[in-house]
Amino acid sequence: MRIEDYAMIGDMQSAALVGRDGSIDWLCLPRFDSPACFAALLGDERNGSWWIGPAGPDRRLSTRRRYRGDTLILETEWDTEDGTVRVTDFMPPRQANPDLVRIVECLAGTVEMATQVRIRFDYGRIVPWVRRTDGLLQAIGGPDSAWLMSPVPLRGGDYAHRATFRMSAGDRLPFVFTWHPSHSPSPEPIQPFAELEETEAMWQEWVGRCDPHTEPQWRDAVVRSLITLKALTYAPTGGIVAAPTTSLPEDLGGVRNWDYRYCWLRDATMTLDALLCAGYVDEARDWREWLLRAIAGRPQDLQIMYGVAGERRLPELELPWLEGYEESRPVRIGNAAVDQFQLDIYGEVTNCLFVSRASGLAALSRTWAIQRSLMDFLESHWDEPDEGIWEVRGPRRHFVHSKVMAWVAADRVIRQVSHFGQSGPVDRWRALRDRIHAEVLEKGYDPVRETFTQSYGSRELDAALLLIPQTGFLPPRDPRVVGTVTAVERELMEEGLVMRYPMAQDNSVDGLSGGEGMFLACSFWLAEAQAMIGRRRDAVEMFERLLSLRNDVGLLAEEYDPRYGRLVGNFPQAFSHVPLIHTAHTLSRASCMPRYADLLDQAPRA
Ligand SMILES: OC[C@H]1O[C@H](O[C@H]2O[C@H](CO)[C@@H](O)[C@H](O)[C@H]2O)[C@H](O)[C@@H](O)[C@@H]1O
Repeated sequence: MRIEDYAMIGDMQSAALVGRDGSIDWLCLPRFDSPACFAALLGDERNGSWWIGPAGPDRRLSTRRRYRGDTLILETEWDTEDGTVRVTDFMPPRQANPDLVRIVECLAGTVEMATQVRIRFDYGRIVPWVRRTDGLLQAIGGPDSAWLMSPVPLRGGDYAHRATFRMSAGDRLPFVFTWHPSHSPSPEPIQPFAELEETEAMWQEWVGRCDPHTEPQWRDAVVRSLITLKALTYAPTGGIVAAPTTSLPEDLGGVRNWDYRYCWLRDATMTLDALLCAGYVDEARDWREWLLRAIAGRPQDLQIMYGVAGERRLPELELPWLEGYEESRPVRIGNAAVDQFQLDIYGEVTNCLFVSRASGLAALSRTWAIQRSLMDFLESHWDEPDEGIWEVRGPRRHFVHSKVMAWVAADRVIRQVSHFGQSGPVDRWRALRDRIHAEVLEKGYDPVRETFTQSYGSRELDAALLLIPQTGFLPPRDPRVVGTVTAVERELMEEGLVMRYPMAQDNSVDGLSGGEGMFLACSFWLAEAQAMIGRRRDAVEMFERLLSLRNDVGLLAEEYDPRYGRLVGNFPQAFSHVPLIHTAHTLSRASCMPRYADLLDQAPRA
């Protein structure tokens, strides 16, 4: 199944991927980063999956699916020669245990339906002990237990459980899958139909609070992206994961397979910025609390990513029993980038805290204390090479984007002083800000080619440079910004999309073998930069092209590979949906100024 053939359902603690064929091929419980109990996505059905659909594939005529209105409730419908059926999939907001509900409904005619379930704990490795009683399947394996309440009798055989059942128009049958720790008492049964109503009401209420600030033709794309970002937040802590999957390949059949079920400071701050644009301040408050807990301690111990509850150790391991999505090996869990030095996060965190404050979030003395200690650290480390926004696994470099973001860190704490009356060594910070600015212009800009470069002294370009006009480092229409946009268009575009950086033959920059698709955020950044430099028509064209790459339910993966015409990389990916929201927002404003320019003007003064 192609990546775009999946849709996501979730309960803001974990998420499942449901295939267009009615098969749930990915589900980690109880958290986003827990071992999967359905892992067919990265292997085959023997690694765990749960399928429901019309029996007899030869009798199926067509399939369609959609989210029910502005919710995360998925409806898949099949027309068959005998009638029409619908499966409604959702995960109710978490109560005592995680539940996944599938309601099968016959809309017309009489249809023979079938289901097959294989529960495999520990990422598809453990075949559990299974007990069957009336209407109930109980699976146990190590720490995990799962219950499947089935309205039809399931038969066991060949390490799977199956049923076929006939439904007539008007029939509705609910299946409920519930996970719980194997040592704890049996879960209380839930009321699936009541849960459906409550889940729908919850999403409608959440979306009802949003102000998408966008032109009507982009409203649905923006709202779907906002729902997707909300689904990637881990409700108990306020942490935000980059994606609910691991190891969906950036290069089909290749080695660029990473685990994204963690909270990157970069991805999360960008996500919050997008949520704040739509008026969601509560999420920013929760994330700020998460941040304060996660990074508590010495500034030199700051990490670029954490677990959803702020865990620090995320060791990268390979799972050799999984053959990988379309044989893209290795399948990895954990992420070795956790130990990298990435300078840009200092700018992203201080910017996010500034924007949150400017959006009405109350001041907290602890937040300011943390920013001051981050600045103390930055003052003596900003001039060191780092791994940069792309988390390269090659040698550290003086990445220009990283230095610009160090400038952002200094700029935003200075603004916290001037706008909100915070106190700090502002003269020292001003001197630092000026020094970084001068150094970037001297060492990171190529006056002959009229472009900023990937790193000091390099001839390469980097799509992250397209973020410069959003930061305020230079005005959007400065010739050096305009020249960079033109150079990126000239050197980093292929098939109408932007690549992150050129793939060197020797992989000297990222240190990895193989190529990759087009990292979608980069093309959104180009559209936004084009808008800001006054090329609205080009920006709209690029934006519309990107919207056309979403799958049928409005979701984007990390990348798109024009060689195959397919989405690639982890899915759905916050880093792609965030700039979709930002670009729609920028294009919908009368004047395409950087977001922060508006915010600064509107910010309440101390
Ligand atoms: O390119 C190698 C790196 O790829 C991953 O990083 C990418 O995803 C992150 C999460 O969305 C994002 O913050 C980063 O900018 C991207 O480059 C992977 O997580 C890294 O381990 C890997 O080194």
